[in-house]
Amino acid sequence: MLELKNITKKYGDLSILNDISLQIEKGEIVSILGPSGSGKTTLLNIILGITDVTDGRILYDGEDITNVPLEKRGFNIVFQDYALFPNLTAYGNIVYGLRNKPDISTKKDVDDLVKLLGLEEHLEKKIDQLSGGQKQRVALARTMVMKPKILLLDEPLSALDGVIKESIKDKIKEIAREYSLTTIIVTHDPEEALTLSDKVLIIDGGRIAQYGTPGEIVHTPANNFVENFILNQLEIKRSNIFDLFGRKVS
Ligand SMILES: Nc1ncnc2c1ncn2[C@@H]1O[C@H](COP(=O)(O)OP(=O)(O)OP(=O)(O)O)[C@@H](O)[C@H]1O
Repeated sequence: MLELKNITKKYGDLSILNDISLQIEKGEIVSILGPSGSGKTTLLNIILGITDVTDGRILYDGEDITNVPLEKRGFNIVFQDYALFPNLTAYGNIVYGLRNKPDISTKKDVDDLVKLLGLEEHLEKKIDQLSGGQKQRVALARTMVMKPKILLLDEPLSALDGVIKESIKDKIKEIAREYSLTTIIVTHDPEEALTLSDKVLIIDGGRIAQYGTPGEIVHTPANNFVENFILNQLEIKRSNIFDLFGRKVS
């Protein structure tokens, strides 16, 4: 279990995160959702270990890891731009991290991941020969072979569209279930957060606006911000689609 206790982050006098406390159970998918500048990436970086907290504590399975450096936390991130090595093949990218730590994953572990992510056909391709969805799956496999204790994903779907987006969503859910892997996702899209996650953390100006299941958020929004930010955005999408086909929204 990951616990954040009264996390506060300031840059000089500027307060970025205020008193963030929450618990994430093993194997849960949690989305961090909020408008631009609300502090999502800062919170993700604090969990990953690349940004220090100003105040508060982080506990993993009861152990205080607030001052444990990134490489010793054993969490891992897939960045928004995937950060793949263009001069290596898909397979070369997937096994890259094992060069120095070959015992982390066996050949079978790698093969199982390649199969789960449907990458068998693409292993010998260079990165520029892959589609956006294939790149995202290679980036996921590359991170997963290192057996992270927590998987962090920064806007994993934002560069993808339509059907591909849905299939990557399914892969993320499958990975979390198959490996009981705690997965934390940053997104600014309410639809993504609500359809992908077990729980959604909504932040507004560095404070928790609501932390709950998608059902709780949709049926009992905690305040006006949640109602406006989430429900209005979904309503706008819905209206746009209905308008497009000349139907009245009920
Ligand atoms: N190193 C820094 N120094 C000063 N201010 C910073 C620093 N990093 C981030 N900020 C500020 O902290 C606030 C939150 O930034 P953050 O990147 O966490 O937001 P976000 O919710 O991820 O936004 P976006 O959706 O646009 O990526 C912003 O106002 C940003 O300008």
